[in-house]
Amino acid sequence: MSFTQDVWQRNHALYQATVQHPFNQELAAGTLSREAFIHYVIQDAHYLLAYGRALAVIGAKAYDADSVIQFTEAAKLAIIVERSLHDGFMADFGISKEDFEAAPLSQACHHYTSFLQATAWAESYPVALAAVLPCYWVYAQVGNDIVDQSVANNPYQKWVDTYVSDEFQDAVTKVLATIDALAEQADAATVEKMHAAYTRGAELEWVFWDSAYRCEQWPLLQDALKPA
Ligand SMILES: Cc1ncc(CN)c(N)n1
Repeated sequence: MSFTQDVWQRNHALYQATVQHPFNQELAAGTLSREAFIHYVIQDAHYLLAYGRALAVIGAKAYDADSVIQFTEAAKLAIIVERSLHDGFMADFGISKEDFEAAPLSQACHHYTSFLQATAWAESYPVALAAVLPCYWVYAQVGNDIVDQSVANNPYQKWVDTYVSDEFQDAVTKVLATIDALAEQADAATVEKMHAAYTRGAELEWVFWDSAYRCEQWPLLQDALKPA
């Protein structure tokens, strides 16, 4: 069994919980609250910069010239393509540059981006790639699984279209092939680390959507410090 077949099976329940999360179901139905979507778009714009940086580090660690190109290009595209999606949503949903700049990373976004960057810098190329695989694959699958549910005049249609696009789906297919080839050459301990990195990344995808759905805010430290 290939690494990607195995990792998908091991994380099947987590994927089901992700695609069934009310954020994704309501996004498909067009009923997701504006507030939750705005929270998501702002946090995702923060996320993309860190994700792009992680991909650039993975590109630097890649073993051959084609893979260096694959991941450094991906770093560039993650920022350019998805940022333009966010810029469109920011304009459509009335999010100003100031709103974005004033919004700190949520706890979920901070946790996820710190995990990606720490793994990209500290771990081997195969393990770092496994950590970013959910960023590709979970989005591609969620897009595929909800596209048929998407209602007419869905305010979130552009989001769905981006992740079911041939461009995004092809990039995912290439990453799956790259990681399977790496896993075939890796020793057992590395493959288990790849599994652990994938699962943590996939869990953090769920956490990220859940945090946006709840419009998560940092607890106010000054409140916590107030005498009872
Ligand atoms: C949190 C998150 N994960 C993945 C993707 C898709 N690259 C994204 N835009 N945002």
